[in-house]
Amino acid sequence: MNTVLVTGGKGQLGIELQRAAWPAGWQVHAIDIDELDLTDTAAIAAAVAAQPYAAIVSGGAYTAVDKAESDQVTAWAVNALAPAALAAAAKAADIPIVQISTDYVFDGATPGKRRPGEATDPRNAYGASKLGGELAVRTSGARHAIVRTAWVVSAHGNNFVKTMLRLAETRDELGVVADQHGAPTAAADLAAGVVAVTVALAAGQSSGTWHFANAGETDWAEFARAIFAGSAARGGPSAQVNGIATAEYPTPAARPAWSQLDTADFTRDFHIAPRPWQDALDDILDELIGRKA
Ligand SMILES: NC(=O)C1=CN([C@@H]2O[C@H](COP(=O)(O)OP(=O)(O)OC[C@H]3O[C@@H](n4cnc5c(N)ncnc54)[C@H](OP(=O)(O)O)[C@@H]3O)[C@@H](O)[C@H]2O)C=CC1
Ligand SMILES: Cc1cn([C@H]2C[C@H](O)[C@@H](COP(=O)(O)OP(=O)(O)O[C@H]3O[C@@H](C)C(=O)[C@@H](O)[C@H]3O)O2)c(=O)[nH]c1=O
Ligand SMILES: [Mg+2]
Repeated sequence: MNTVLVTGGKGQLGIELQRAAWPAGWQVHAIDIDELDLTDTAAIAAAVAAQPYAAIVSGGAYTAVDKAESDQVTAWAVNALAPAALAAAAKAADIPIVQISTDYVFDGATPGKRRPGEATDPRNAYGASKLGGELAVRTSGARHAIVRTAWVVSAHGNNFVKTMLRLAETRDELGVVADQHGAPTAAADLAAGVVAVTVALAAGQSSGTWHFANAGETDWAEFARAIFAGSAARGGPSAQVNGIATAEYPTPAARPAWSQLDTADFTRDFHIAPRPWQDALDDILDELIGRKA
């Protein structure tokens, strides 16, 4: 049996990796902070050495983007040092590692889809710490894949879909930024992609960096309107969305204006063409609220 060690097991991706269809002969051992604190690098080495894993998926992360601005040391510990320790342990065990990263490694200052090889220049502490993790994995000597994704949503954990539905329970109108552009990504779709990457790496796929996001593009305000249209059609909560400028929604962390990721290399190498984000959103709303009447 090929067992994959997954960190961030209670997070959005970790949950979907446990529900995902792995090929016969593959299983997931998902762990979270209760079993392994990623700020404890010695414990990471011991955890990887504890049993003969076939691969590691490094999905655990400090994902509170605004909080990271005032807690940079913890963000770097979880997002950079932990991947460094996981990659060193992967190298020692001669197994591949899949590091999950983010659109926030780019400055996103200009429109257009970012390709994996483009220059990075994070605008916030979360993005900087995630880039630190990428660099550590890339230079570790372990066979690796860095998979950058964006705007991850699901029926579980903390994400924009759940935040919007929660706010609509008590508010009739919401101001949502209309000048940050990207594509939402269902954690389930990302998980299917990560399965393909992990199996390919184990079969000899060479190291590299790829982008995975659902197809299409939107902005947060338009995404919120789609969430509420889908929710209302299912008898769930909705609110009116007023598109606002980023300057009208001040946050501790700066965020990129243009976050679209170019997934062409992913499709070429792993033979998965991401579906439109609207279809992925439908599945999430079906799970959260129920099917349309
Ligand atoms: N969510 C998004 O929009 C995006 C995410 N990504 C990346 O994708 C990956 C998966 O993200 P997602 O599933 O959404 O993230 P989540 O925040 O849902 O899950 C991350 C998990 O890591 C855990 N974790 C945090 N700190 C530690 C620690 N010290 N020790 C052990 N575990 C810890 C979290 O626990 P707890 O909840 O208790 O903190 C959580 O269960 C991450 O690498 C993230 O950076 C990339 C782009 C977009
Ligand atoms: C709740 C709310 C948010 N917003 C804005 C803030 C922000 O610019 C945008 C999205 O809010 P979020 O809190 O989901 O944003 P954020 O946590 O920055 O989302 C990011 O998370 C990390 C982990 C990633 O890697 C990124 O890909 C991205 O998904 O919407 C509003 O304009 N109005 C609101 O009422
Ligand atoms: Mg968030």
